[in-house]
Amino acid sequence: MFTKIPVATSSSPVFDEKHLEEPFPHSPAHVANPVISSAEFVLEQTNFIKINHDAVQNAAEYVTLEEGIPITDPKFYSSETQCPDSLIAHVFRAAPESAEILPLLNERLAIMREVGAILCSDFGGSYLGFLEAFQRKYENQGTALDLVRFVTDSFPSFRDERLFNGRQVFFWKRPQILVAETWAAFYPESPDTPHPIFPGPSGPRISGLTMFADYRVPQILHHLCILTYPASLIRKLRKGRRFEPGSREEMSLRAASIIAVEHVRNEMITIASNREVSSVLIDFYLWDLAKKLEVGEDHIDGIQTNDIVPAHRTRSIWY
Ligand SMILES: Nc1nc2c(c(CN[C@H]3C=C[C@H](O)[C@@H]3O)cn2[C@@H]2O[C@H](COP(=O)(O)O)[C@@H](O)[C@H]2O)c(=O)[nH]1
Repeated sequence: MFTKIPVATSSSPVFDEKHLEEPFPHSPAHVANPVISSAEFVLEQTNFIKINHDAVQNAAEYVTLEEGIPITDPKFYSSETQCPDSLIAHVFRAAPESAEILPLLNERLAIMREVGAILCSDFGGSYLGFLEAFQRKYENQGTALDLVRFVTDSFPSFRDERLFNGRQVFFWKRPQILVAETWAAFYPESPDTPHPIFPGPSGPRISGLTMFADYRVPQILHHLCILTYPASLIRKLRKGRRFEPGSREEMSLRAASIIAVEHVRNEMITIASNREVSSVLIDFYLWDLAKKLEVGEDHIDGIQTNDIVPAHRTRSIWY
């Protein structure tokens, strides 16, 4: 609740000696500042602009979350006493305009606890500590793919892999996008400067990664006629049918996206006379393009396209 800031008057308890000895919720410096009482007086006298106390409370909560709750600190979010489930649920509560609460909250809680605990026990409590451990392990010679393996070896919740028709298959969407975003975030300004995370002689070798198989890139690959969907799939997508993680449709959509982007990459290498082309950059490009098409900021000219069908709907922790 919004609490009125106490105004210093001769009858105010603020300057009472006995109150001065007690902890007081408001800073006496504010109370002593005549600007506050002047502003209150002017506000009351003018009776013109109003203060919305509900919005004050919302803004205060927002600032508290932004500044007061260290929700990105593994030491904090791994601790159920310092950071109970209810606090995490509060941080990730639905926005007022949202019709839906955050899905998979329990799964997300379990992942935050596990990742946080591993970062704290094995890597000094931070992602930086994890990157330093990677550099020590590989004596600064590690590549992007080595870092992806280090992620999946260290964190069970990143093991986006399953048995399919008797064979272990790997998609590694989150481990690969984590490494690709790290690579992009620390990309050196000058081509002569080694990449700080992958400073070895072979560099990051980012082209060793695939695209990140989730839902938006298959949608645009189909729009670009690179993927052909059976009519039954198009019907299900249009109806908004859910696909279970690991279902035939979902596995096929993810696998087709990975291989299609590899084909585009190989074609680009041929056209660009063997210059290095990475599936990561093709993914980034397609993902941004899909977002722009969605809001009408871009359109595709000069090549054949399919009508855009909705992206597939799969509830999972792997995207
Ligand atoms: N395949 C693929 N999936 C991507 C991205 C990105 C953003 N990448 C940035 C980096 C360089 C580019 O220029 C992009 O600006 C997000 N996502 C996924 O979408 C989901 C929603 O995410 P958001 O809206 O952020 O909350 C989430 O599962 C997230 O992992 C991408 O590039 N490729």
